[in-house]
Amino acid sequence: MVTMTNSAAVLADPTAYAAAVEQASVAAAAYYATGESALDDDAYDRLARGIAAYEAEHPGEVLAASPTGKVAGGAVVGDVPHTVPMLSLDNVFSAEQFATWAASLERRVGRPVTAWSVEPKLDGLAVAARYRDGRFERLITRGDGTAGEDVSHAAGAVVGLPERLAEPVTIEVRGEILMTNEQFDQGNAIRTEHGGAPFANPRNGAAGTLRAKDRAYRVETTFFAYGALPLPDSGELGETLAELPHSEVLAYVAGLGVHTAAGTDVAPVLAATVEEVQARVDAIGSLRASLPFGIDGIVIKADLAADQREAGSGTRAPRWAIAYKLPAVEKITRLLAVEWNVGRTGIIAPRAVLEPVVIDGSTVGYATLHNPADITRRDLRLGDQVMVYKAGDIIPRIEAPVVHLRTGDETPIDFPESCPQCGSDIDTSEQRWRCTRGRNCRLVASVSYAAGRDQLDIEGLGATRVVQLVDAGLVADFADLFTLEREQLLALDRMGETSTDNLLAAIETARTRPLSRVFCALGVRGTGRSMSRRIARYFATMDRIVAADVETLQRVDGIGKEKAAAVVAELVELAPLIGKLVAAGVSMTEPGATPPPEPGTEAAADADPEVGGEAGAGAGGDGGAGSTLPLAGMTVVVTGAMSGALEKLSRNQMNELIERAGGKSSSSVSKRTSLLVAGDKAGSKRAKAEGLGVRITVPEEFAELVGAFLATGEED
Ligand SMILES: NC(=O)c1ccc[n+]([C@@H]2O[C@H](COP(=O)([O-])OP(=O)(O)OC[C@H]3O[C@@H](n4cnc5c(N)ncnc54)[C@H](O)[C@@H]3O)[C@@H](O)[C@H]2O)c1
Ligand SMILES: [Zn+2]
Repeated sequence: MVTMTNSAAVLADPTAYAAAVEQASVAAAAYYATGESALDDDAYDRLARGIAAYEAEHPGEVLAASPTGKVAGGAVVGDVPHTVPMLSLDNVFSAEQFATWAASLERRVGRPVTAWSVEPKLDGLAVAARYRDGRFERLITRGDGTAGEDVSHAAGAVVGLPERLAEPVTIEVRGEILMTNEQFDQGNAIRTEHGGAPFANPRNGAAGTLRAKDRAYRVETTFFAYGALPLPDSGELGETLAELPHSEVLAYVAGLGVHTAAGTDVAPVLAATVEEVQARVDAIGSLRASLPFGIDGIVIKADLAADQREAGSGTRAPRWAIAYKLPAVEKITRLLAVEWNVGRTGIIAPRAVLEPVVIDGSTVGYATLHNPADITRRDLRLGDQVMVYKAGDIIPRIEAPVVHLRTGDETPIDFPESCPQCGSDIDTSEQRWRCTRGRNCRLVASVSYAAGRDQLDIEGLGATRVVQLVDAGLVADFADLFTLEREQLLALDRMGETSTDNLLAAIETARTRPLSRVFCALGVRGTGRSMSRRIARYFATMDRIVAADVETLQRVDGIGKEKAAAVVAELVELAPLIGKLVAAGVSMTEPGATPPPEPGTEAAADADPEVGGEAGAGAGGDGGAGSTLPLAGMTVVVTGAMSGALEKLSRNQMNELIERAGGKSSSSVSKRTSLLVAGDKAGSKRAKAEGLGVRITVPEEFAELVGAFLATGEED
């Protein structure tokens, strides 16, 4: 069932009320003139409802400029009088409200309404097209309802509004002019090509296009007729139109060659009961996201001319029709960043990161951007206020920047120069950019990552070399590195004897890396260097990591339930790769780490640190139980240049050392820091530690403290 919230702005006092009226008038004037309002419709409607609510409670304070009860909020004027007022519509927002409205209409007419016409509420702007003797004569906007503006100059670019009718009749056809999604995209492309600013959404596009004169380019819109009435010299047709049911008027107009919604998925249908109406309302609501044009609700009308006549009209809206509003699907929010993601096939797709905004009940934080050309064509910039569209299950999309809200602080969007995943070149020959590695992109990236400094640290295996191996079909995952043969490498371009032997030696060394690095090389999401070290130290062997369930994994510092579940799931997928690594003789233990007691055993209750003692069997570790480690329970930060025995250690290796010695490494000084290792040129961290009274030590002193753990690292 279609429902929506219809909350209102809360206006506390006359000043707030006056300010709201002012804001609404400015917005409505901009909205109807050029479509350039600062508010999205949801925000405007909240404001308008707030104004109406305040006026209901303080009838004596109503300001003349109030939009309440006026067509177009009273914000527009025109100089071409309408023969019959062009009104707006009253709204309902739920099945109950609709049923109540229908019942009150039937009470007013004094009998059940014979048939309801249920049709799409097209999201454009209302116009009247006058034809004399079958020839187009004049196109007029709704204006304030009594007089509109002549926009005949624009009629030639309105699809569905023929120059000549099928019969030489004199008639006024009323309907909506809108931009289909396709026309909107085309229109914006043409505009930006001509250096113009894109329209924020199709409705603004239609409004702006209809009123524009002397444009150097042509932008099309589409007309949908939803009514017709006679003109003073229509002759007999006048009486016919006055007696025909609304549905037959629409059929007649379509027969004249004027476009109606009849051919669309949301074509007007007749319903006999409120329940049937509601079923069609729900159907149209669920079709909304897939329509090639925008609708903002469903219009329900009493079909018979007699019912309409007897219901009559108010000053702002007829009493025989109602707009059943659908939730707003467009909101204005800010474009914060653009991310470039590489898909399975190597397609590099931009994605917009948005300031989160609630649209139709769900929070939207991202939107698709299709391709780079799409960004250029729409002239999007970082920091832009953008119109975001989200309906049903569709992926949210940015319609356009709201250019008139620019502050000048917006900046261009940077396009990547190489593949953000694997570093290869980008094929930009098509609209959708693609990594030149195609389906191998992910493989190149994952092998490069595994070979990287903080993982297996295989010297001589840079990105270009990885690309070569992948392209030659020699590796399908990084475990294949360990079974590469000398001849295979020699057969590659630019691989001489020396580089081949060096590479093979580097791979041999990699085979003996501690578990923490092998695990890190797997690239499990959310397990970078330090998390991998924590996991490896906790479990001590790969077998135990793989065997751990979600609950056990959570015993590792920093792993919550969600992360544990994700890691467990990913490890299941990685089982074949891990198996290959084991078969290739890659080290699967963490030197110096003591495995946790087997859960559920007697020994576990005793928490004997020696239980399951296969840990420590690794290369020369002598860490012993956690509590006897020199840095047990300490959080250590390293800053400045290391010297003495620590001179050659990278920051990552220092962190590994700290963790082998039982401590926790951190990159920033806080009250919780136990020790700062400050080398030469230590700057702000040292000052901060001094300020907080954190213990400070020099590298040489620290080396003595953790000396026993120095040798267990890697030999580079
Ligand atoms: N963003 C802003 O600053 C701003 C300012 C003013 C108004 N608005 C928006 O404009 C809307 C109010 O505009 P409105 O006064 O045109 O009323 P409306 O759009 O709510 O309803 C009346 C209009 O519906 C249209 N319509 C579409 N399909 C129809 C059909 N099948 N049969 C009959 N009519 C059909 C007609 O143009 C008619 O005039 C609100 O949704 C409001 O959010 C926005
Ligand atoms: Zn790539």
